[in-house]
Amino acid sequence: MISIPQKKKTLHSILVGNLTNLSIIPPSTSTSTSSPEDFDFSEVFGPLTSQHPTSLSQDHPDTIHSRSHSFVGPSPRITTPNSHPFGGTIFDVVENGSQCSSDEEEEEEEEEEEKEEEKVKEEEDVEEKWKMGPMDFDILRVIGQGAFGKVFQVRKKENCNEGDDGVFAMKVMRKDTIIKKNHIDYMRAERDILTKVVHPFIVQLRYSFQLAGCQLQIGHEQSLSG
Ligand SMILES: Nc1ncnc2c1ncn2[C@@H]1O[C@H](COP(=O)(O)OP(=O)(O)OP(=O)(O)O)[C@@H](O)[C@H]1O
Repeated sequence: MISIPQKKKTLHSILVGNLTNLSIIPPSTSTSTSSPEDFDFSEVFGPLTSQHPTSLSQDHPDTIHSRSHSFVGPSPRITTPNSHPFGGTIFDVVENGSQCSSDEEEEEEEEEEEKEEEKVKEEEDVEEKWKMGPMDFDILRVIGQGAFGKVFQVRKKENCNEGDDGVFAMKVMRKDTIIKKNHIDYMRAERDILTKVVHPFIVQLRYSFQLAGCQLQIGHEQSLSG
């Protein structure tokens, strides 16, 4: 009776002996009886000899490369123009793509131009406002009284547009009252909003000045009769 450790030892020594006898037979000395047809993958990788008339060996790197790139394997990076499956060429796709981006670029340019024009217009408006002053208006009469000051009907002295009588409403607010009532932010917000909003029911602020501790805001006079 052989004990289990002894049995293991015997099996191990047999295994070691077999592995030691193992050797890799080089291709030239191979005695394999397999015919070359067994390894002929010409249906998959293309004919062997037709692509290599120079009779390179089957194991030659050029042969392997060429065969592996004949029908299968990675697609070539550059295709011929007519081989594009969608009728056009790969270059058309690129061109169309670039055309798309150029269209987008044109739109962007147009948008930028529009923005630029708006900016210039705003700057012109600001310049006009800077050129203007309270002295450019004649005070006609008082038309109202608000929490922060009086509202006067005024007329612009010069540069009235045709069809425009140049009559405006000028709101004069005392700065110290605004500060005392802690309404600075409110006033600023009102000024910014009224400058930008264009609506038939909202008086657009056209000019804004500061004079002798007063904030002057001028917009078109609205008549209640319409
Ligand atoms: N553009 C205008 N055209 C004609 N009248 C105006 C114009 N702006 C103001 N008024 C008159 O002046 C009055 C006072 O206006 P103001 O804007 O100073 O105060 P308010 O808006 O009435 O209230 P608050 O002082 O709380 O803002 C108005 O009630 C109105 O009669």
